[in-house]
Amino acid sequence: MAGDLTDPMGPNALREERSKVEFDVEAMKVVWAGGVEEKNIQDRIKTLVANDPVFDKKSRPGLDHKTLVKLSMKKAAHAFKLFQEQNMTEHEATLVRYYVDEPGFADLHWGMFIPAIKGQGTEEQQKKWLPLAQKMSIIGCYAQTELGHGSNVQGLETEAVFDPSADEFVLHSPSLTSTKWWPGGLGKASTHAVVYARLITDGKDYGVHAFIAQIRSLEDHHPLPGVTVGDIGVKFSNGGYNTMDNGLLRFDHVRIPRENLLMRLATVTKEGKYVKSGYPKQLGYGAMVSVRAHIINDASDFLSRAVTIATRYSAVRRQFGGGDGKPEIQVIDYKSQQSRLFPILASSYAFRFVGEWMTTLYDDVMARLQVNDFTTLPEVHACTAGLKSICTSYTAKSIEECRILCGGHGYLCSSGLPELYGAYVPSCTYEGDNTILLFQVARYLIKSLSQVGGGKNPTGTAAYLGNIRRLATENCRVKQGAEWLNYQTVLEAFQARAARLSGACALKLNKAPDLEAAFEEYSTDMGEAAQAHCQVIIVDKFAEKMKSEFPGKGTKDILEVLFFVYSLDLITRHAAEFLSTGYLTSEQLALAKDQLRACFRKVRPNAVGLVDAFGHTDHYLGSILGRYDGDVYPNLYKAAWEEPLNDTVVAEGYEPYLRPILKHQLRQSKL
Ligand SMILES: CCCCCCCCCCCCCCCC(=O)SCCNC(=O)CCNC(=O)[C@H](O)C(C)(C)COP(=O)(O)OP(=O)(O)OC[C@H]1O[C@@H](n2cnc3c(N)ncnc32)[C@H](O)[C@@H]1OP(=O)(O)O
Ligand SMILES: Cc1cc2nc3c(=O)[nH]c(=O)nc-3n(C[C@H](O)[C@H](O)[C@H](O)COP(=O)(O)OP(=O)(O)OC[C@H]3O[C@@H](n4cnc5c(N)ncnc54)[C@H](O)[C@@H]3O)c2cc1C
Repeated sequence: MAGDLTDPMGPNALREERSKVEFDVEAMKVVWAGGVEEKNIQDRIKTLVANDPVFDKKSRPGLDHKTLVKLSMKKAAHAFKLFQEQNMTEHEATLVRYYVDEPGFADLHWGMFIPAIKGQGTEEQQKKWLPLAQKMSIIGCYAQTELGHGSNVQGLETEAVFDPSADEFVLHSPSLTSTKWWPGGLGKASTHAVVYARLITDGKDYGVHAFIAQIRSLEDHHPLPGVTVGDIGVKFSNGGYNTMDNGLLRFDHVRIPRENLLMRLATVTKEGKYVKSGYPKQLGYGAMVSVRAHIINDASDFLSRAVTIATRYSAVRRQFGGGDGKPEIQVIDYKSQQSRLFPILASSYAFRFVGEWMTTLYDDVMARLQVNDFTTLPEVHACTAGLKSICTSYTAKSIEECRILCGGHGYLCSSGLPELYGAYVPSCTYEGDNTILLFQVARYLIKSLSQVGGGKNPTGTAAYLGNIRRLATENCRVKQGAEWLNYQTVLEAFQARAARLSGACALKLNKAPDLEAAFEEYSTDMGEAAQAHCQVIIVDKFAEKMKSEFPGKGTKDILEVLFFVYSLDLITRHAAEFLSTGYLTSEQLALAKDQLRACFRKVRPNAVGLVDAFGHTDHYLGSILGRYDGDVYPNLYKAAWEEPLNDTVVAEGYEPYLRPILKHQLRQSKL
């Protein structure tokens, strides 16, 4: 009908999809949230945020960096007021920041500045700084990376030279490359920073240590004398990470009291004597471990948002087919669309469960550290580094894949996907470049294997390496497709591939005269072995999760299908490694692919239910394509007319630029 700007097709499509779902979506929401009580808290907070006009984010992609940072300060201040007025718990306050959904200085204040003080400050220092930080009487950031060095933390150049005559450290940036560069919240918001600098006393360099430095006045926010500080500029894409004031910082012989050295790991006496506390130096990396654990949890959240948008839109969108009064085919019914979409859906759940496990592992190591038990620290480091690496790499890639799955409309900012990608993609770099982090895992694997060589079995996530002799010699026994649908069969395949890849690396290193040179030479193989090991962890934790009780009808059955989608998809995507290590034959691989296709058929009627179970509000998704009601086209049309370019009928550039050319051409052609 001409002039009718409504379109019932989208809402009808999603209603129909929801009527086909075979499991209890409400029960799955509880599984996803991690329990009934947690779901209730999350529902309350996400509704609170969605209904608060200060947290509106619709216009964000069109705003410049300056405005975005100002608005993010407004949102942070408003959020802090809410925490206080409603007497929120720390968890509730974190959820508010989470659903506000915008990177900002407060993330670094709460997420790194405070944890760094907790992890590296003495009790006395914590008593002094934490109440100030928790009341936000000071705002802090984490100033580690410099213009010249990020990954190589030991290469940092900022100096902190102890002056015993004044009982002070003198902070100084000796070169251009020593400029602190990147710290979030540093550019415009922070009054204080945890600064990583080389501790020099009595003429000796003791390496990188953490100091608290005040950088801006608490009266008027101007930089303190000797401090040069500012923002480093616009990043990557509109919206995205531009709500954050990533900064630069230089010190010109700035004096701070001796007590501002965070002294849990080492102290300097008044006389300038350096004294180690006996704690392992790795504790100095504690804030990074904590944020990496957090990032692993976040991956499932970002992935689930992207796949919600792509799944709902794929059910609404129709292309080809139809005729004879029949509608065209929903793009979600194309097998190629399913083969790209459903593994992402399954990965969201897989990452959620490994994130849950990561939280327990992290809490356990924190409890141990309290009683000076450092035994599990290397494993926690390897797990946080490795899982951070593979979960963020996959999530970033998959957000982009979801955008492509949404065709042209995915490229519009109103799809929510470009902004989601812009905000997420730096997580592949920050908190450790993903390649560098895989090397840390590889080193851990090589150490674990050398333990096996010495007759000692590794524990925890590397325990399977204790069976390396069997895993390296016994090949897969699958003869019929259905045999793939077995947790143990799948897990063994992943363990065998990882053990064989790690074993091959260890052999090469054993033969090499120079270990470090060999590590560099075979670094690609090391990275592959590390990735394979991390996939063992995810598959293992998903399988373990499946042993638990699940509420509601059909939830366990569909999660089981997702387990096999996740794992069989990985096997087919990494087929070269499963084949080249000799564990699988090409016939067995073909059988795995058949089973994967069969699993896709089981996911299909449940796809919209599975994304509904994430429980994302329309505010949180910020996407017209992913709207809960499926009313996509009328809202895309409406949004186009909200575009500021359409505020005037004739473009502002017409008079100065277009009109003269058009008039000129007109005269030339004498029309
Ligand atoms: C929305 C609401 C919620 C908000 C919630 C807050 C979230 C918050 C948002 C954050 C938003 C982003 C904010 C980005 C913030 C940055 O990006 S901060 C900067 C992060 N920078 C990095 O990650 C640098 C990466 N580099 C490194 O981690 C290290 O330098 C490297 C690569 C591990 C090398 O370290 P190294 O000391 O030179 O050398 P290495 O010999 O390899 O290591 C020494 C020993 O320490 C161990 N080790 C190394 N690292 C560790 C570690 N981390 N732990 C334990 N042991 C370790 C090694 O295993 C080794 O052990 P041994 O073999 O000697 O037994
Ligand atoms: C948005 C954002 C926010 C950030 N926030 C903060 C913050 O709050 N505080 C802070 O201190 N820092 C922050 N950072 C800095 C961040 O932690 C570093 O950028 C990150 O650790 C990577 O280090 P780099 O930049 O030195 O990369 P580089 O190490 O220079 O990496 C460049 C390339 O070299 C490769 N490479 C480097 N070394 C090796 C090697 N040994 N072997 C093989 N390949 C290698 C890397 O894989 C990569 O491909 C932030 C960065 C970003 C992008």
